[in-house]
Amino acid sequence: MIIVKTTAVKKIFGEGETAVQALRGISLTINDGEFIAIVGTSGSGKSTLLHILGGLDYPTSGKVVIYGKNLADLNDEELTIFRRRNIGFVFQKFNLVPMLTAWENIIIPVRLDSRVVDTAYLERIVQLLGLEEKKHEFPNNLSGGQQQRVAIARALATKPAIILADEPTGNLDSKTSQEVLSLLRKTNQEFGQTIVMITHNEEAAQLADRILRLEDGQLVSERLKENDSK
Ligand SMILES: Nc1ncnc2c1ncn2[C@@H]1O[C@H](COP(=O)(O)OP(=O)(O)OP(=O)(O)O)[C@@H](O)[C@H]1O
Repeated sequence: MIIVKTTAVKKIFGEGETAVQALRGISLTINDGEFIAIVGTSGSGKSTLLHILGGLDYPTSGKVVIYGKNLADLNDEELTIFRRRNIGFVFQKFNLVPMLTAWENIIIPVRLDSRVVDTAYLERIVQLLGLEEKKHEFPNNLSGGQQQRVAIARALATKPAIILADEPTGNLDSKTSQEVLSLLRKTNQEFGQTIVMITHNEEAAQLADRILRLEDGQLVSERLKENDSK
């Protein structure tokens, strides 16, 4: 099932002579449960595309449809609710709240949505991400990799259909990066979330089902991972 469809998405920042064409007509589809890596040189438009897919920014023209909903049809409030329900974000900077414990950070989005905390599900995530021993620690007492795992758990907390990750391993050493990536892959396999991840790391991209390459705001190749049977 197609979960995300973009049609001729363009994004221009600024106006006149200083205008930057960050995206020059991106049309793509993403299927339910896919793990997608977005690669490309610095400035090629990766973050802009991810932000537009997540409804954090609007395209200048073109269409983004998620779960059959055209994001342009939603007002700000509807978009905020749509995002909170359907999309989990993971950033390079973990963005944890320092005054809250790991567990409290993880349940923030559930509380914001006034939902009942599904403790069994969250415990499973915590276990899968190897955070049981760290639940009651404050972010400052956690390593970078542990903090990123808490951020991933938080992104998964509302059971969003889609996880958007912008360089999730950008601040981690290579061993920790591998661990975090394989945990992301595991959560994708266990919970079936669709994952769209920006990475500079070709090895990381190889974990994905499909690699999208951006060049100067355009999608230049879309190849399936070698030996992929899907
Ligand atoms: N808010 C903004 N205002 C003006 N220009 C912007 C803005 N955001 C991005 N750009 C420009 O749009 C282009 C694409 O930027 P984007 O951040 O999407 O690239 P990227 O591929 O994610 O790069 P990186 O790998 O360095 O993060 C760049 O030329 C950038 O300078």
